[in-house]
Amino acid sequence: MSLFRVEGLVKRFGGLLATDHVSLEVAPGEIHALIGPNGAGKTTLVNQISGLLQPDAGRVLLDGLDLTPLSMHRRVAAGLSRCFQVTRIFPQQSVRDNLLLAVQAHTGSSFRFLQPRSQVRSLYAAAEQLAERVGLQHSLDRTAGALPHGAQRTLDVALALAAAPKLLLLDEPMAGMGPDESAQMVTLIEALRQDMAVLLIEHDMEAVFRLADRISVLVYGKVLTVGTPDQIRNNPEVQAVYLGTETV
Ligand SMILES: Nc1ncnc2c1ncn2[C@@H]1O[C@H](COP(=O)(O)OP(=O)(O)OP(=O)(O)O)[C@@H](O)[C@H]1O
Repeated sequence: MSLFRVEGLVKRFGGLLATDHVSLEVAPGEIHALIGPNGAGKTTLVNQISGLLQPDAGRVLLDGLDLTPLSMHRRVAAGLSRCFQVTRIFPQQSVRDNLLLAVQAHTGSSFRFLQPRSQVRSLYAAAEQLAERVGLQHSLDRTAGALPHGAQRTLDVALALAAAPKLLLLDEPMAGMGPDESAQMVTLIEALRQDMAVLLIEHDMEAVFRLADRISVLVYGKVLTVGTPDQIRNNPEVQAVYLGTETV
């Protein structure tokens, strides 16, 4: 039984078929990686999944619900959360305030004057729990924009977790990270699978092979093949696609 399904998605840019009848499935608790050479159509596909782009044909389903007609905001409420490569962090605010805003956005409450104290306390507790979950509990009072790059990416993941997603969409979470930061992010993603499925778009093949249960390979907008890390590593077609660009 799949938790998340993309069915026959098509996106054209003029004469270019950027998404060519793509179908894929993610099972509950699965870490599913999407890889492909530059220009394969990963970003275009992810944008249709998150709702930033409307497909020309096909459907996106989460837990039996057709997300295709829904706005990005409604998709998040339905259980699909996406990391935005740091762009949604408020850099001047503290880590705590960033988390509080995210928690508040998803509980529908607000910091109104005369708000019951118990409600404010529970928002703070939820923000602190999120920080602990991603290992930022000692950085709560730091200004978000002053954190090292890896910690900012981690904060971005925490902001996505505030929505309690069923499926977390991670778009190149290791981009720009050093080996230590990447290793920490791998550990964090690995721990998330207890609570959600993950669709991971990542160029760092070492991370992909360590994390993924299954990998879909996208080439020229089409799914070339789907398989376990071992199947993908040993697939001659995949090796040919990557020859001279990246090592699989
Ligand atoms: N808005 C657009 N208008 C026209 N063509 C586009 C648009 N967005 C993407 N494309 C084209 O669609 C194809 C797929 O691009 P996309 O960015 O989705 O690939 P990608 O796999 O994410 O690449 P990368 O790994 O380099 O980010 C490319 O040929 C790109 O030039």
